Amino acid sequence: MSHGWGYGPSNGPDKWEIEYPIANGPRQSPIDIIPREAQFDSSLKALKLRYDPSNSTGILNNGHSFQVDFTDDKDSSTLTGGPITGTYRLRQFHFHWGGSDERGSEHTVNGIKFPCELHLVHWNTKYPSFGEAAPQPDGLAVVGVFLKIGAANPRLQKVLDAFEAIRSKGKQTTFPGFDPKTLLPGSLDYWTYDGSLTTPPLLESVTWIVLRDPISVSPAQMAMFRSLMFSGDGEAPCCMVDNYRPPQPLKGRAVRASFK
Ligand SMILES: O=C(O)Cc1ccc(OCc2ccccc2)cc1
Ligand SMILES: [Zn+2]
Repeated sequence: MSHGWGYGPSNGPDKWEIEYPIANGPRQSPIDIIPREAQFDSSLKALKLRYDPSNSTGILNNGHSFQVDFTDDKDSSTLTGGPITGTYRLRQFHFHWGGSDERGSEHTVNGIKFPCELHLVHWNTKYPSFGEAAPQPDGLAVVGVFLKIGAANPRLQKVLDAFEAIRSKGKQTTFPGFDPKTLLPGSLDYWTYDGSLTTPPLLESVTWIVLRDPISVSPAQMAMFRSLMFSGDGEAPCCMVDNYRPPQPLKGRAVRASFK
C-alpha cells in the first residue's frame, strides 16, 4: 500500500524530497515575504478576477485539504491582468491551516504566520487543460489570501457549513452557486513571485499572487477547519491540522509589489 505524502512525522514536508527531488529546486513555494525587500513595480497591472458562481460544482475532502471545484471548460471564471499575460481559468480553491491560531499559513510576512491561507488555483488557457498546464513554467497562477483571527466571516461560513458532508478523506458533495469573490479582501494589492505547487508534485509552474490584506476568520470558525479529518472512514481518526509547508529558500528570486 503506497505510503503517500502527507504532513505527519514520517511523510511530511521534510520527507517529500525523497520521492520529489524538485523539493530542493530553484523556485519552490511557499516563501517568507519581507515587504521592505519587495520591489514596487509600477508596470504591474491591477488584478482582474471575474468569477461566475454558476461554475462552482462540488466540495471534496482530498485527504490533504478540502477543495471547491469549478467547471473550467469556458472563460467564465478567470484571472487576467496582474503579473500575468493572457487568461487563466479558475480550477479550484482550497486552504491550509494550523492546529492552533498561531500557525497554519504557508506564506509568512516578516516571519509572521497566519492561522490559515486560501489558495485560488488558475491555469493558463494557452494550454488545452489544467493537466497540460500544470507542468509548464507559466502554467498556473495561484492567488493566496491570508486569514486573520477576528470577527466571524459570514461568507466563509457558507463553505464551513458544508463540512458535515465531507468530514473524512474521499467524501464529497455538491456545492453549487458559490462566488469566490466573496472571500477576497477589499484591496487586491499584492506581492508576486515565481514559485511552485506547495504540495507534491511540487511542480515549478506557479506565478504566485499573494494579497497583502487578510480576510477575517473567528476562533470558532478555525475550530471548524480542525474538525475535518485527514483519515478516511474506518481508518484511525486523524484531525486535519497543520497541512502547511513551511517557507522555502528564495534562491535569489525577486518578490515584486503592486503597491508602494
Ligand atoms: O495551492 C497550492 O497548494 C499549490 C497547488 C495547486 C494546485 C494543485 O493541484 C493538484 C495537482 C496539480 C498538478 C498535478 C497533480 C495535482 C496542487 C497544489
Ligand atoms: Zn495550496
